[in-house]
Amino acid sequence: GALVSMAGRLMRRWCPSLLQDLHFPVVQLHMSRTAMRASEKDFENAVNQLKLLKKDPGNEVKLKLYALYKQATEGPCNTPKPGMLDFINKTKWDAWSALGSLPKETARQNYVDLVSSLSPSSESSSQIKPAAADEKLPESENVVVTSEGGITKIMLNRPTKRNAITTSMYKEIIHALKVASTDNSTITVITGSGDYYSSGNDLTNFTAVPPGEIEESAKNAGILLRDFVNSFIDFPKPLIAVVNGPAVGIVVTILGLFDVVYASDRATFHTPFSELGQSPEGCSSYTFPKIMGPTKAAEMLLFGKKLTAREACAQGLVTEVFPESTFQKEVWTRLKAYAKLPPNSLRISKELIRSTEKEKLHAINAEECTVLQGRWLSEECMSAILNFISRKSKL
Ligand SMILES: CCCCCC/C=C/C(=O)SCCNC(=O)CCNC(=O)[C@H](O)C(C)(C)COP(=O)(O)OP(=O)(O)OC[C@H]1O[C@@H](n2cnc3c(N)ncnc32)[C@H](O)[C@@H]1OP(=O)(O)O
Repeated sequence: GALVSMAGRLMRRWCPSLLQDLHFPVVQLHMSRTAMRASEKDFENAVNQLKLLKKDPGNEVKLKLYALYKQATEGPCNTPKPGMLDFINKTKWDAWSALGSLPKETARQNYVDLVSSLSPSSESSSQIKPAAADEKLPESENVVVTSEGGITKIMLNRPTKRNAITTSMYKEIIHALKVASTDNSTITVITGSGDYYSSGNDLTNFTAVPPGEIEESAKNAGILLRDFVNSFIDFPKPLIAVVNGPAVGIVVTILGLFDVVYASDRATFHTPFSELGQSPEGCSSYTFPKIMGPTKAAEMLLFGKKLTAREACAQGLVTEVFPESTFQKEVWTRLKAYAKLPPNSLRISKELIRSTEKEKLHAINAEECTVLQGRWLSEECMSAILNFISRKSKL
């Protein structure tokens, strides 16, 4: 078995032309109409979009697309395994079969995501599009990006609103990460300005929606959130959070996708989803139980238990806690040293550590966003947000 799989890998590496039948039109011919449901239009668009790609995405990606397509249209692989000498069909079968029982809808979503990541500038079915690295975004004061000494720093800079993240800030962060992934920096750091790291999602994101557009707006917010979290899942260089103060909601949940988290002893970590009538995001429904065990994760994600920096460190969410008085000096001295390490080695090591989880994280992210989309339309969520806006309650 190992020998055959090694042979398959070698074939993929050295004989790419043998995999030519993984090309797009074949995929499209097999499209089953009955399999199309909720996001069938997106999926169909993605299949068509693929045909317009100018650049061959390579066999690895085509194999992934093939597997996702089969899973999305036919469900889990239950066809007989091709013989060991039928390398091409066996490679395809292996890729499909590796998706296990991934739900059809998630496979469809992942397929759409993958296609859209291949052609950022082409037509997409989503209303809110992720910003491409070469797309010029307006200068922003709320997300300040600087790059120096091998470190790209993305600073949330809206201190009067406790660095709450607006819709345009999500897009700016996606854009900043995209640029940072290919700039000449070695590591990337996210931090906050002022006393707060961030108070999470700006709750007014949900309030300026014209009547009759609530569902559409929830759908768009779900797409934006998915793109936002995906940009953390896929970030290829070491990603470090410098948590300078209290952190709430989405900025806490995505910490499980960072490589290192340094916190001031003034920082706290709070995910008040139940109080807000919402549900976990940022892949925390998977990463938190994995990092801290299911019962500690439940206290945070279900009951909104706020952790001190030291508690978060004891539970593995935070790498190290520093006294507030020396926090900035100690952390940046350390980061400057890390940024001198060989960048390719860091990138390759990160890939080794993270790659086995990526597919799973994308699936979890898609699922969490779908669930949240439903929560945003719930009465529980709407009244919690109205309470915050009208200052009847403060968390
Ligand atoms: C595309 C959509 C994706 C959605 C992703 C899902 C994400 C989920 C989450 O992130 S859930 C978490 C949401 N965040 C909160 O619930 C925090 C709400 N804020 C607070 O509880 C408090 O403001 C505080 C504890 C963070 C700070 O308290 P305090 O120090 O007393 O300051 P103020 O409350 O007076 O706040 C100062 C100023 O900032 C405004 N503000 C603070 N946080 C938010 C926020 N999250 N959204 C909007 N605005 C916020 C607050 O209204 C004050 O404004 P004002 O001075 O009154 O104009």
